[in-house]
Amino acid sequence: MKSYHLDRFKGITIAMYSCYDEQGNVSPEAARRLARHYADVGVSGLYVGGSSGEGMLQSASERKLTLEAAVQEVGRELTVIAHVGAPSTRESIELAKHAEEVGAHAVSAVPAIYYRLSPQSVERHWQAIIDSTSLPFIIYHIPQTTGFQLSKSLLVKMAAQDKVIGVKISAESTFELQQFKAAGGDDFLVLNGPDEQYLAGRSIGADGGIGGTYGVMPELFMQIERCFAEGKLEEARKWQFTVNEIITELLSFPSLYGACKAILKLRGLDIGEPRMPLLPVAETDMERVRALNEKILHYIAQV
Ligand SMILES: CC(=O)N[C@H](C=O)[C@@H](O)[C@H](O)[C@H](O)CO
Ligand SMILES: CC(=O)C(=O)O
Repeated sequence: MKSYHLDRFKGITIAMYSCYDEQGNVSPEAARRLARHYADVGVSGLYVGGSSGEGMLQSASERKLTLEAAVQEVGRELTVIAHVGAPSTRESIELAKHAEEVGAHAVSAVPAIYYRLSPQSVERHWQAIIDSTSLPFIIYHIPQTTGFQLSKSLLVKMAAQDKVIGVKISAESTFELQQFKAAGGDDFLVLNGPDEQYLAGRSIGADGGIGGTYGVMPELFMQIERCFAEGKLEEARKWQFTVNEIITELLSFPSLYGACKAILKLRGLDIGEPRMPLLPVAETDMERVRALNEKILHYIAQV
């Protein structure tokens, strides 16, 4: 058994969006407002500085500012996971140590990006991050962006350590998710990545989920989770279908995060635009964003 308390990592964990001011600088105030909003909705946790958080587009000091703001605002109410993946192991370690200092509850990392890495290299990278703090560690497996295929054997080797409490799997194969769950054992968390498959992931073994579209409709994912937990599978499926209709529309914009941020802005939560090369919503697309926001709010009102 792991010596860490794992329940706090289950449920709906929001992959938090980047928060900038009008000049495009990281805004700790906006990060606090956004984190507060999610705590008030009642989600389980926040995943800070991942894909949705644009960690890879920010300097280490900007990432630290954002994490500090989130932990200070909601760290006593929510589980805060710091994504510390970076191009170099050295920078990831710096971020992991900082995450521990400021009180994050876990660290997580993708394999180092850009270079094509051998499994040995990724293992050493993760191990160096794990060894740098006493926090639990969650592997982030997202082969479609990193190009790294995590093998079951490396997963098993990593999961054997007390500190490695789980994997966030963003690969789209629910079979792979199930295989990781079986390989990791009962006290190893598997967290669903693809939001479109939240229910499928949960049904086949995921303990919860971390997602990038949760941030514009946390209530709907909490509803799927509630229905699933109560065994109401028909109803859970209905909500998953609703969510998937929304995600399909979100993905039709030039950038997913641009669309999500524009939606939050319409609701009075201005967290800035995505950072280039990710694109904001074009003025000509704003009508479509407004309609989508209305649609999401309409469904949320039915929960
Ligand atoms: C590839 C990717 O970024 N996956 C995200 C996290 O796992 C998801 O949350 C997606 O953003 C979401 O499922 C929309 O496709
Ligand atoms: C999408 C997601 O889970 C992330 O931001 O890393």
